Amino acid sequence: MIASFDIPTIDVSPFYRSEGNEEGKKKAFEQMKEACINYGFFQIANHEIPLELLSRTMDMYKTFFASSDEEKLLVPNNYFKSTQNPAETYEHFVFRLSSSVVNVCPKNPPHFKELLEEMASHFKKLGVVLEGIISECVGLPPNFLTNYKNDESRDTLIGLHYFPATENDNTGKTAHEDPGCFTVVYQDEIGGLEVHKDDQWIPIAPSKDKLVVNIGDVIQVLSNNRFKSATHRVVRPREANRYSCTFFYNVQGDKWVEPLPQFTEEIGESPKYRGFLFGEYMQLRIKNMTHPPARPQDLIHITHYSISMS
Ligand SMILES: O=C(O)CCC(=O)C(=O)O
Ligand SMILES: [Fe+2]
Repeated sequence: MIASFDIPTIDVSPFYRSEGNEEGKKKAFEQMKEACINYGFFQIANHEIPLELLSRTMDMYKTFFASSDEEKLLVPNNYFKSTQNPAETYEHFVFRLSSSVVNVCPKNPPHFKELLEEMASHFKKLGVVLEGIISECVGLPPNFLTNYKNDESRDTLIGLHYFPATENDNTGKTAHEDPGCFTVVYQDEIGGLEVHKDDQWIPIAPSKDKLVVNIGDVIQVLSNNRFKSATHRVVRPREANRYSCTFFYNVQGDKWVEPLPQFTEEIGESPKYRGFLFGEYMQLRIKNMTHPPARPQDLIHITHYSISMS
């Protein structure tokens, strides 16, 4: 049975003005706190990323994915995952903020690099706004996450193309949690993104002017499980190609991740996770590719990655 339910939508416009609208901010904090505790997912409205830019970026990705694999592979410094493996259900184009060059392959639309950079700079600004709201609504100082994150080199903008489902398989992305701080997703009108809640898969209705945000493992660990890194997946429709654009807000590889004292010793609770380096956790997930990605608590069972508790 499909639940008739939609994830909460939060109006973030009050946070783009330095002053005023305290009521609007208070409402957003309350909604977001509830959403992060219960679902780990929410949508944002009035986010100030121009819709025209989002739509131009999606068109650019469509053009890119329509070019031949040979042409796609001419793009260096990025990881293009091609369709050669028949088991693949999607292909993606990765633009890591630390990569300095994106070369243009023959069929790419003009201004490819400029468009990606413009898009990334908007996502960065949005990230600072979201970091402030998330910090405050979990009870941390407003600049906590921005100071903690402190580096954008692992932040990544990814364009995704999902192939139409076959008769036997509609998997787009299997159930997983995102490893970083949080992720922002813009999906096209096809839909297909689903969040797992109370043993049900809840489809997230596509919306032209809203962005979907999901909390990642880092925030789940920092908050000692207060905020959920939601399990989600993508299902593919039969008749249509699906495109989405995602921005992953990560931390750098040598960032130490462990439950903060505010959510453990200061309130008399024991930590639910061991500390780990973010880079090691990412390595572990890459190695684990044939299995559902390991949750942070799984690290406890892997001696090499776990840090003994004194
Ligand atoms: O394509 C989407 O809508 C979401 C993709 C996703 O969950 C991911 O890449 O981690
Ligand atoms: Fe994801």
